[in-house]
Amino acid sequence: MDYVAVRRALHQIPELGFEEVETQAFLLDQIKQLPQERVQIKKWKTGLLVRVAGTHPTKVIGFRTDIDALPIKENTGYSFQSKNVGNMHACGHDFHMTIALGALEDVVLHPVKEDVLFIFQPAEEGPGGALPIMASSEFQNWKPDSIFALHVSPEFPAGTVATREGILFANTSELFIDFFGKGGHAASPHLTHDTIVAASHFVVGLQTIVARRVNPLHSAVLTIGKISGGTKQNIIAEHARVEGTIRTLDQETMKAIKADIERHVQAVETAYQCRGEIDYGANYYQVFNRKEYVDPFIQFCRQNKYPLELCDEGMAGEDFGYFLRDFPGFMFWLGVGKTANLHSADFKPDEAALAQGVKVVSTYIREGF
Ligand SMILES: CC(=O)N[C@@H](CCC[C@H](N)C(=O)O)C(=O)O
Repeated sequence: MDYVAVRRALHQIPELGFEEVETQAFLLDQIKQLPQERVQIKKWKTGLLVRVAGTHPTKVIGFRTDIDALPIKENTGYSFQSKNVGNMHACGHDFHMTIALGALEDVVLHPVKEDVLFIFQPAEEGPGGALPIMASSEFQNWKPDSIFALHVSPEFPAGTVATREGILFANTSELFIDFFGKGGHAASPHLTHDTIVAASHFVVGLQTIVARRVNPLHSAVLTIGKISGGTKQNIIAEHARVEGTIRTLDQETMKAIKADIERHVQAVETAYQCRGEIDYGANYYQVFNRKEYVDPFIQFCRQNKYPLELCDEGMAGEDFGYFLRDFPGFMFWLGVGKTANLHSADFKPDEAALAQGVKVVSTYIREGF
């Protein structure tokens, strides 16, 4: 398989969560080109479950990749940039899928002892595909005994594995707040209850939660990524919407922040005579690498002299945390060299990491479990 060509083809067809129709068709086409004797495929919504029979199986090893993209207008200047203008693989899921396909090809062409389940999971960026795919009968009938996954990172040199024992990705909660007030003429604010002003004060007030309410020793992030409201510059808006995300390294801090947000909404309702509605959207469970499962992988990387860094925890989220809550396994970062950050329009990961990713994943499937 030409990993670079596959990655570039996937890069051109980014699709949002649960809309990965072209992506699913592309993945199926790639998988169907392999010898099929050992391969079984099940579709689940826009995702896929692919089981490869082992030679003398005693268990099932799982490898999960996410397949969705982000609503970002690409600015990479690539000759192979997104054909779905407005969507982009800016979180590296084109890399993740290519590495999964490469490892799948490896275990099909060079059979391994155990059965291997490749999970091509939709909607990691939201609303979250992990929980529903785990609950599906397709997955339940093929449940793995252990599972692992990777995520690309521009923080590490291309091909470097970075991981740690303990928490790797944060607990996350989406945050959507709608303010409803009374619209009217821009010249008569006293006859209205302006939701733009209410939302603005709310966003500024929120900044005190992490700064003043959270124990400085308990990390947290509260980011507002989008504000919308109003219809025209000379009409006072009867509706404004604030959208963001909460990140913490423990569940207690998440609960405390939500309680504080609710107090801020109540305060704004009182002060600005608006009504606020909170929706916490998708919540992701932390990615936690238990020592007994990640340590053997760290040792394996050392023995094989794969570039390895023991990294810090981070505030990104990953719904793979749900798999690790319920199954033995671990997750790691795969360096893609210095480039713009994940979720940036000019994210350009180093394709040299693809072959190394395939090598690490397929060799660990073969020798590590
Ligand atoms: C690796 C990464 O960037 N993951 C996403 C996960 C999205 C979580 C959810 N939709 C939210 O925004 O809270 C991230 O933003 O960390």
